[in-house]
Amino acid sequence: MSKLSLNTSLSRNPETPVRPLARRMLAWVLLISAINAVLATSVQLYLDYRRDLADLEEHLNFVRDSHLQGLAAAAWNFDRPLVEAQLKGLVGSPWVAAAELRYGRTDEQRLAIGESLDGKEGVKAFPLEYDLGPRTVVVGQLRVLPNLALVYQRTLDRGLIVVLTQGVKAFVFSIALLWLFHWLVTRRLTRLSTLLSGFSPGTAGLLPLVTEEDRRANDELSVLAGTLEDAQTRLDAYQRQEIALREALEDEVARRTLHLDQALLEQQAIFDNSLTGIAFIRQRVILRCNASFEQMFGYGPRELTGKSTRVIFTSDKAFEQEASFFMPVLLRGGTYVGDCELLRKDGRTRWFTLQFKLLDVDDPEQGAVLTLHDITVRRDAEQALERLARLDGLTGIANRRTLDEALRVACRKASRDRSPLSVALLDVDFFKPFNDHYGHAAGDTALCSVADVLQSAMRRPYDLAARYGGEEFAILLPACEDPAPLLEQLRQAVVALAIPHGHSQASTVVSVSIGAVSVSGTDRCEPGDLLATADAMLYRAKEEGRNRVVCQLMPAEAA
Ligand SMILES: Nc1nc2c(ncn2[C@@H]2O[C@H](COP(=O)(O)OP(=O)(O)OP(=O)(O)O)[C@@H](O)[C@H]2O)c(=O)[nH]1
Repeated sequence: MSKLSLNTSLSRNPETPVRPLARRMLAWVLLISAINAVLATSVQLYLDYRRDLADLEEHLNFVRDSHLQGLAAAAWNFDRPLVEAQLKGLVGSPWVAAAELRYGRTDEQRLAIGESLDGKEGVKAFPLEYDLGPRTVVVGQLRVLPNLALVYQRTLDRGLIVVLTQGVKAFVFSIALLWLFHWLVTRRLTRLSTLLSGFSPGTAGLLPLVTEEDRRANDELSVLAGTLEDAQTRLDAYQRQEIALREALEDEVARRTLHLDQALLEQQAIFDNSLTGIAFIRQRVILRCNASFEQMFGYGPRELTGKSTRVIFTSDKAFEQEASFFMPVLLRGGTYVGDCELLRKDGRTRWFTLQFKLLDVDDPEQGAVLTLHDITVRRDAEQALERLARLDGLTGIANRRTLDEALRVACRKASRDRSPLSVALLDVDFFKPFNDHYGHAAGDTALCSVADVLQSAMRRPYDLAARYGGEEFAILLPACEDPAPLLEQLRQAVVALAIPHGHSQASTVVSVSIGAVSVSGTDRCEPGDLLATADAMLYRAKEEGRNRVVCQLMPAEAA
């Protein structure tokens, strides 16, 4: 029974390590914090830088306002120490990197404090004007190099401080956020995931996915846990239902399989032990047959398997003829039943009733089942009975019933064709005295001998010698216009038997009297008329002394 598993391995590759949500969140928080810090710091530093520049400008203005008068006076008076003292005072300010006083046009006419100003950028120049009252005299020029390095250093220091503080702040904030995220989200998600990984619907109990904390929090994760718990309940119920159904189905399949196995066993037993020969045929080839089938034809086990059905037919013609009989019946969906003479392995033939039926009439390629019953014994018995019914029990030649049938047929043919037909009646002369004197058994023997003579004289297929009754015989000779010669031969043949008859007035041996009639060219040939006429001729033969033949050629109208 398969279990439905919620293991995450079903939905992802277990080889792939889990990327913690918190780490990704930390990366994003750090990125956003960094961008924020860079933007805020840049703005702040830029503002501070501008403010420092403004302070520098303001200080330089202050220098101009506060020192220019004193310097101009010191320069007018050529008070070098005072000028130097004042320039040193200027350079002592952190905002001024260097200062020089030019009092002439040449480079030598200057007094510099600090580094040289030549070629420097940002040098501020102030004219030194000395007020003489009525006029103002320019006594030189004050040149001041602002301390921009200080501005840059202060900006850099501030930047470093801001970066450090922002970084620490972002780090602490991220850690706190991470912990919070873990506590509020990741921890609960992990718990849900761990619980669900052990969920096995339909077999184990339901897992408590909603905790007391979820109920208190009542947040989205609580809703998720509740939803999962509902899904778990439905899935579990569905799985239990499916398991029950599957178990019922398996029971049913097992039960039916058992029945099927039993039925197959029974069918196999029937197949193996049936006295009926059974074979499965496809494309005229024996696919499988039972032992009876093989034995019926004298083959060993499985010797017929794979062979053409032709082997059990006496000839190609018989094979094709039988097929032409049963194929139309089979293709109509019917069962062909017929008697057929089939060939054994040893060359002898036997008679069978065969039944043939397609397994699936809509798909003849599936083949057919052939069942055979050996009817040879029954058929022989029937033929023996038939023979007995048609033959005389004592003499073995045709009996009166056979004679009557043959005479009817012969009369119909003679009437239809206007062909000749002769009928003769024979009577053993003085047979009562023979019986009385020699005994009934000797009489029987004599009758058999006479019958043999008559039978052996019948040469053509439709000639018939029959016992008419008692010691009387009849002979039917179709297509014979004048039977007299043959009948005379018969009479002589009986005499030639030389059966002693001491109480006959006709001869010293057993003899016969024969009356015959012959018709030709008539369309009204009646058995009764012929027999009556033959009997009349027989009577005449007796009247005339017996042991003779009296024959009448009967005109058509008289018959
Ligand atoms: N042994 C024997 N005798 C038979 C059989 N059927 C009839 N008979 C006898 O044949 C005799 C016929 O006698 P009848 O009818 O008087 O004729 P018949 O003695 O031959 O005299 P005719 O015919 O006038 O020459 C009877 O005695 C019958 O018993 C038979 O199957 N076996």
